[in-house]
Amino acid sequence: MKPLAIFGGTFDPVHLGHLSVAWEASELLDADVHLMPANVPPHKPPPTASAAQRVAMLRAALQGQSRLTLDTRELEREGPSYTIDTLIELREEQGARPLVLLIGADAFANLATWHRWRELFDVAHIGVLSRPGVDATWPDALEREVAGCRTADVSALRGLPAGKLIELAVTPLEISATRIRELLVDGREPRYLLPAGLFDDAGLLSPYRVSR
Ligand SMILES: Nc1ncnc2c1ncn2[C@@H]1O[C@H](COP(=O)(O)OP(=O)(O)OP(=O)(O)O)[C@@H](O)[C@H]1O
Ligand SMILES: O=C(O)c1ccc[n+]([C@@H]2O[C@H](COP(=O)([O-])O)[C@@H](O)[C@H]2O)c1
Repeated sequence: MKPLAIFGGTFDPVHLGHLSVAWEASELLDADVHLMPANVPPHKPPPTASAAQRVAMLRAALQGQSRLTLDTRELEREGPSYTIDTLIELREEQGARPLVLLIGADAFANLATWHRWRELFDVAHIGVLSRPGVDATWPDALEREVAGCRTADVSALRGLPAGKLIELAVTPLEISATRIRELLVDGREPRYLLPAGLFDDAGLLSPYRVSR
């Protein structure tokens, strides 16, 4: 069965790194990919842009293609956007369909700090996306815990609803939302780090600019 992959993030703002790795994961897994903005990111300071502003940027970014879809379900929940709650809800909706949680290598290295993290494997597979500047080795304790789930075989994910861990080698793009926010505060226009649609409406990037 064609897997459904979920790519959660703060998306403050969504950038070409996010879109490129999500697109390649969709190709590698032959999966539909849903981009899912967190309402309240559990491990980050509050985002600069509001949830509504981040969603408006995602909508503009995703125009003109149908492989990547926006899923705003986490915005309907108050409190920290714990991934386990979202995946349990998705599992109820999707029956036995394979679910793959996509996580960048930097975020994955901290998986053992996530809320009820061991239970994530009961409801989904995890796909770890390579990211430049991030060590390919994981903390020992995490490595030991996930050793039994690892596979290099994409087809292993298609035959099971959950429980496997796969590393996805995607084209390295050293782009981060932090860097983009810094450039925008400096009055710069990071045109080729962001999707073109974000420049079509002058208001979309205004949360990051400072008036001088
Ligand atoms: N360039 C990239 N390559 C691979 N994965 C990425 C890249 N940018 C972000 N990700 C992954 O996308 C998910 C959402 O990331 P997030 O929205 O926090 O963006 P970010 O660029 O890491 O933000 P910030 O710089 O504010 O921390 C995370 O799993 C993160 O690891
Ligand atoms: O569930 C958790 O405890 C948890 C802890 C940290 C991050 N997450 C999720 O991981 C995704 C990426 O987070 P971030 O902070 O790198 O944007 C996003 O969907 C977050 O909700 C989830």
